[in-house]
Amino acid sequence: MSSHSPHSATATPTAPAPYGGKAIVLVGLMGAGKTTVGRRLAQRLDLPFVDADAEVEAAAGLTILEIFERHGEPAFRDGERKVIARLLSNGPQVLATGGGAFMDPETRARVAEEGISVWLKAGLDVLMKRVGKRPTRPLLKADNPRAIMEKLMAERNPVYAEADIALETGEGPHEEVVDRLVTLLEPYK
Ligand SMILES: Nc1ncnc2c1ncn2[C@@H]1O[C@H](COP(=O)(O)OP(=O)(O)O)[C@@H](O)[C@H]1O
Ligand SMILES: O=C(O)C1=C[C@@H](OP(=O)(O)O)[C@@H](O)[C@H](O)C1
Ligand SMILES: [Mg+2]
Repeated sequence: MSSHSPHSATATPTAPAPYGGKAIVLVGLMGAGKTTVGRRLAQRLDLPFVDADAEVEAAAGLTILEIFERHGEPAFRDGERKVIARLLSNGPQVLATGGGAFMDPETRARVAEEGISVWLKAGLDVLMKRVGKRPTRPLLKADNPRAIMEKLMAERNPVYAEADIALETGEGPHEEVVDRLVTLLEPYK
């Protein structure tokens, strides 16, 4: 008598889904590197990459700036919440959120359930230098963007701190952040 179960000859062995089938979800302030580090991390891990802002733009047929100007921030937040809920159901992937997304309690609960959250951190000077490169962020279209960023840091950092993993980024290159992140993600594999 065979020691195998009757189905063992025909069953196709399936590799376990990476990261327990969860999405790796990048959170943190504008300029933290969620979009650009996220894309590189996905390449490294051979996972799909998706950026929530880009998905919101595609769904609306408008840029983030246009959505804020024409429909206001609350409408953007509604769209963002729906888009992220949809994306999270897609399983293993790297998902870069927009900086405000994790402030939404529903989104935080979904990310806790379906994702591994990573807070990309950086100091005020570094963030300001990075966001200065492109004028695409409506919240910083103001007389004193530095003061706004400082206020957002005070409001949001305690919430970002709920993420599973926190990683400080500085003047170093993207790939250095990716290297460290791959190591920090090892236990979740
Ligand atoms: N670790 C890093 N090293 C160098 N430049 C970075 C790093 N992280 C982000 N940047 C740069 O900062 C800018 C903002 O990055 P981005 O990924 O769009 O941030 P986020 O999506 O978090 O707002 C981009 O020009 C990006 O190339
Ligand atoms: O912090 C925020 O509230 C926002 C961050 C932006 O994304 P990035 O964090 O990728 O810049 C974008 O979603 C929107 O401008 C609002
Ligand atoms: Mg981004």
